[in-house]
Amino acid sequence: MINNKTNYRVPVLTIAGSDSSGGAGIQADLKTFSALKTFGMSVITAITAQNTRGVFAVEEISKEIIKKQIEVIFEDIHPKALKIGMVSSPDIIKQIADTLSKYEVNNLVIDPVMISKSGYSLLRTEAKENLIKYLIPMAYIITPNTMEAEEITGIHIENLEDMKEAAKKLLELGPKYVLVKGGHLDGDAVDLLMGDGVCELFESKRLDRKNTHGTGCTLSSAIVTQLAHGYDVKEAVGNSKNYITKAIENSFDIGHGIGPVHHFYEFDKGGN
Ligand SMILES: Nc1ncnc2c1ncn2[C@@H]1O[C@H](COP(=O)(O)OP(=O)(O)O)[C@@H](O)[C@H]1O
Ligand SMILES: Cc1ncc(COP(=O)(O)OP(=O)(O)O)c(N)n1
Repeated sequence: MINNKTNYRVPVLTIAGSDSSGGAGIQADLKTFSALKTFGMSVITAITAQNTRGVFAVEEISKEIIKKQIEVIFEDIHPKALKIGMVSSPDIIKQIADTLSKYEVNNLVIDPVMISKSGYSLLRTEAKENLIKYLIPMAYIITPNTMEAEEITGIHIENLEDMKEAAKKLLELGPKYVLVKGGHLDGDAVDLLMGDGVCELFESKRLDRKNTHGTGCTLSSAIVTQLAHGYDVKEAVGNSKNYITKAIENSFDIGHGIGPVHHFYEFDKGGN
């Protein structure tokens, strides 16, 4: 389905928070990395006590150990692509930016995670400034949903024209590309990719599914894998949109709230 460039040794990294229920955060990222045939690594920034009903507590990891995790990974297994998800505090953000700046960072995908579907704030209010100042300018592509794009740009988003206006403003912050995800608007699920001469829509029918926990994490991780496999940005986003659409189509009930999307593990009898 997604590609045939099978090389399970392609190293990719997620810098994000842990979701104890396994549907979003680090856990969704690693499942996506494996499903899309890459070697996933992780730097954990925060632990959330979370299930399908919501987020109940968050404990941030110390910035010293976050720094150390990044250093030891980059000095041993240089990731071909990486993502940043939940980063929660101004200090953590600054630490990540400073530490990454010591290395050659390729294909950085930033999912500016702010609020979970259940309404819990995963980014402290005072952290937004550092996210904009230090991390977003380092990104190859950022993947905000419409609420996150509104929060960063101040532009109210109700339709595609608003998404375009917000995308232009987001590009002024320094990333090479912006993918504004339209998952929270009415009608079809339309995402807008903009940057470097590209302005393209990625569309799918809106699927009537309850279980959409972790859609944003899954999409951004899929993009990481496709960039790592050598696809250009349009192919990477297109393949990843196909992946998330199938993952939502096959999402399932587990727990009592909003369940997870499904990652397509296939038993591979041979290969490398
Ligand atoms: N009900 C749905 N049907 C089809 N695609 C969806 C649906 N909800 C979200 N998507 C897609 O899932 C991806 C993640 O989007 P979104 O849910 O908006 O992100 P986030 O989890 O960050 O809020 C996007 O490609 C979006 O278009
Ligand atoms: C630890 C952690 N990180 C990110 C999220 C948000 O994930 P997302 O993919 O946007 O999915 P929803 O939570 O909005 O369903 C999270 N919940 N936890």
